[in-house]
Amino acid sequence: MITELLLTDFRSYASARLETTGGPVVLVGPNGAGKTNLLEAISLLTPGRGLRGATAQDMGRREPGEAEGRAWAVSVRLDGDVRLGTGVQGAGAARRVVRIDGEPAPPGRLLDHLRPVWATPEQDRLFSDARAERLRFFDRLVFAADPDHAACVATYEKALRERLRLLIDAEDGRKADPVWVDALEARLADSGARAALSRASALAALQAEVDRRADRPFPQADLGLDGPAERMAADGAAASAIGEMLTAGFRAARSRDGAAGRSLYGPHRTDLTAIHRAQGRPAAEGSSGEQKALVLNLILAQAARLREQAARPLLLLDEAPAHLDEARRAALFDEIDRLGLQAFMTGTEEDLFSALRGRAQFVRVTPGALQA
Ligand SMILES: Nc1ncnc2c1ncn2[C@@H]1O[C@H](COP(=O)(O)OP(=O)(O)OP(=O)(O)O)[C@@H](O)[C@H]1O
Repeated sequence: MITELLLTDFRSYASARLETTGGPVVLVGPNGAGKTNLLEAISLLTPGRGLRGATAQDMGRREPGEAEGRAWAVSVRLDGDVRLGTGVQGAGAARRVVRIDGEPAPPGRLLDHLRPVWATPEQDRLFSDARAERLRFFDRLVFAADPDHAACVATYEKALRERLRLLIDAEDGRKADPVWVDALEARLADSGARAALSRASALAALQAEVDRRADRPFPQADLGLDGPAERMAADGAAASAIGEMLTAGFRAARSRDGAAGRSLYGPHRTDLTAIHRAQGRPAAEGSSGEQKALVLNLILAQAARLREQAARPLLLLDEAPAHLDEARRAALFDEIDRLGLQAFMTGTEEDLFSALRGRAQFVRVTPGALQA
């Protein structure tokens, strides 16, 4: 639980400080005031690029006319007095560093203290978006509960890029070393099989949470992973069997991948599917409000799952109530209460949060400043 947040030269904030009490925090302010910037700052207290997927260079505050962002820092105090911090050390620096209690630490260690989960307006079209976006969204859910998953996906993606380079070279008449291609495909099969197993077990756990929530006014989804490796994993296959299947698949795809200049086979092509249960239709056909409610239900299921693992979830909801009808809005707030979650929520109108009066801390956000 965050008890204090400090921002220095982060996006639109020269310097800002917010003390929180542990319950929900409602950030209200006009467009462009800096509400999302604040959520983004908190989302950097976990490995990765945060809720905007931005680079560290973009995050440093720039005055009009300045070409380069300044050195910036975000830090929070948690209950128990632990301090987590992140930022870059020089103007325009690309690599953000992490500190825990003032000492440099690998980013993965942040997960020992906090697991932020977020919902953003961009996810309103998650199910009609590009497949890769959806898989990235799902992989983040997997990763929050199973931190090894990120390293596994990173190993896979690196080997995939190297293999493709060799195959394109071979297509251009330069001889690719077949032993090296074999070695990369062995690495792809191994990391791909492990990733598929993690995804399949995360999907089963999320589906169980979603099913347990039948009494809420959120639409329920029947989730699936559309990819041969994940299907084998869901059917109980061992990593070695999935790896063998992938090895054969990569080998068979070599010349096609080289000719296309793209990796057309493998678990990076897996899709997250969702059927709107009550309607019996793919979620992609739903309105953006319905997709939003469906995604929020997944996020809440995820928070509940993390909570069960004592993994300290924290909810970041950017403009979540804006597209929800009143019943769903009330259900969202009740759920946050019920799970005892610290949630940071943004909106342009205070009225959207009126049901939270007395239960939440309201903060007015004006450009560059916060006021309790
Ligand atoms: N690196 C930066 N330096 C200075 N200002 C920045 C930087 N990056 C973004 N901003 C400013 O932050 C503001 C946007 O803030 P933010 O996206 O948090 O707004 P918001 O309150 O969420 O608005 P909305 O309600 O429209 O979503 C813009 O005015 C933008 O110019």
